[in-house]
Amino acid sequence: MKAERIRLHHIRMQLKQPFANSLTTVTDRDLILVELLTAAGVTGWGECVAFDTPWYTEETVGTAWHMMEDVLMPLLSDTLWDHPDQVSERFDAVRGNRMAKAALEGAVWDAYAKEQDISLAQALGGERERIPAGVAVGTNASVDEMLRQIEERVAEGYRRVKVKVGPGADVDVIAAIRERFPALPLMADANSAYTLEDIHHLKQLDPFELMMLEQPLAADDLVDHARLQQALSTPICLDESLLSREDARRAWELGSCRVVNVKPGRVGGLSEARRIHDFCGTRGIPLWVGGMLESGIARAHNIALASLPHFTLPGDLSASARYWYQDLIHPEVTVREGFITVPNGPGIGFEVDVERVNHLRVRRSDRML
Ligand SMILES: O=C(O)CCC(=O)C1=CC=C[C@@H](O)[C@@H]1C(=O)O
Ligand SMILES: [Mg+2]
Repeated sequence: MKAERIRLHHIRMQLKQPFANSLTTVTDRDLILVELLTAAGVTGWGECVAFDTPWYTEETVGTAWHMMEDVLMPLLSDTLWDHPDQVSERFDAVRGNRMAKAALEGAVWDAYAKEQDISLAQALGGERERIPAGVAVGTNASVDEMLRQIEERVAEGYRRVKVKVGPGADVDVIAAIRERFPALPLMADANSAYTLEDIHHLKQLDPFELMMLEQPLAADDLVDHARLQQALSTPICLDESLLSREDARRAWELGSCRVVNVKPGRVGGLSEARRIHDFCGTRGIPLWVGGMLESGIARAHNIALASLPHFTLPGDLSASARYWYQDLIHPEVTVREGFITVPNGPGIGFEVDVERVNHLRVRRSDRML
C-alpha cells in the first residue's frame, strides 16, 4: 500500500449537552480528521482525539496538527507498506505525540483493510459480531439530574454506566446511584482528582461494589496507585497512566491496577492497542475500550478494536446520538438491546459524510506525499 495524498480537516462539533469531569467541561469538540488517499485510489479515514487544550494529556489540536503536517506525514512518503504495524514502528522514531500518530496510523489501517477488501475488525483479528455498549455520564450540578440521566441511559439499554467523580462529588453521589440502581454495572472515573491522602475517604466507596474506580491518582504515579490498590477492594483501572504495552506491564507487575482501559489515541494507535490487548489476554487482565468524545470515525475504529476476544468488559462505546445531533458517518452507530453491531463492510464499515465534514470544518490542509 502506498499513501499518496493526505487531507487534514480540523472540525468543530457541538455536543448535545456539555460533558463535565473533575478537570474541565467540554462544550464544543474540536477534532482533526485524516483523509488518506492511496495510490490504488482507496480512501482511509483517521481521527485525532486530542482536545483543544492540554487538560487530558499534553497534546492539543494545535500540537497534533503541527506534528502531523511537519513531522509525521513526511515519514509516510515514498514507502510501500505491507502492513500498518510498520507505520507504528516508523513513528517510534518520534517521541510521544501519540494522538497525532494514532490519527495517521488509523487512516492507514482503514485504507489497508479496504485494499484487502476486509473489515477493519477482521484486519485487526476481531471475532465478535456485536459488542456490549457502555456509556459515560458527566458530573452534574445535582444528583437528581445525574439519576435522571442514568435512568434514561438504562432505558436505552446500556450494559454499564460510568460516572465522573471528584472531591466533593463522590461517595454521596455513588451512594445515591446505588440506592436507586442496586444491581447496575457501575463504575466511577476520577481523572486523577485524588492523592494518597484520600485513601480513607476512597475506602468508603468499597461497599458499593463498583466494577472499578478509574484513574484515581496522578497519571505518572504507578507507585501510589499500587499502594491505593492494596488498601481498596474496589479494582483500580488505569487510563491516563498507560501509554503503551510496557506501561501496562509495569502497572500490572507493580499491582497498580486490576483493570486496563485502552484508547487507541492515548497509546499511539491501533497497533499498540492490539499489543496491549495481547498482553492482557495472556495474563487474564480485564480490558475495555475507552472513549474520547469522538466522532463516528474514531468510534468506528474503537468498535472494530472492541471486537477482539480479550476485550472482556463493555467499553465507553455508545450510540452516535449520545453526544451528537448528527454524526459524520452513515449509518450512525446505534445500540440495540444493549449491543452495537460490528460492521462487516470493507475498512471501518461506515460511509463518511463528506458534506457534513465540509460544513463543520474550520481549517484544512491538502498535501501530496
Ligand atoms: O467517549 C466517551 O463516551 C467517554 C467519555 C469519557 O469518559 C472521557 C473522555 C475524555 C476524557 C475524559 O473525560 C474521559 C475519560 O477519562 O475516560
Ligand atoms: Mg478516564
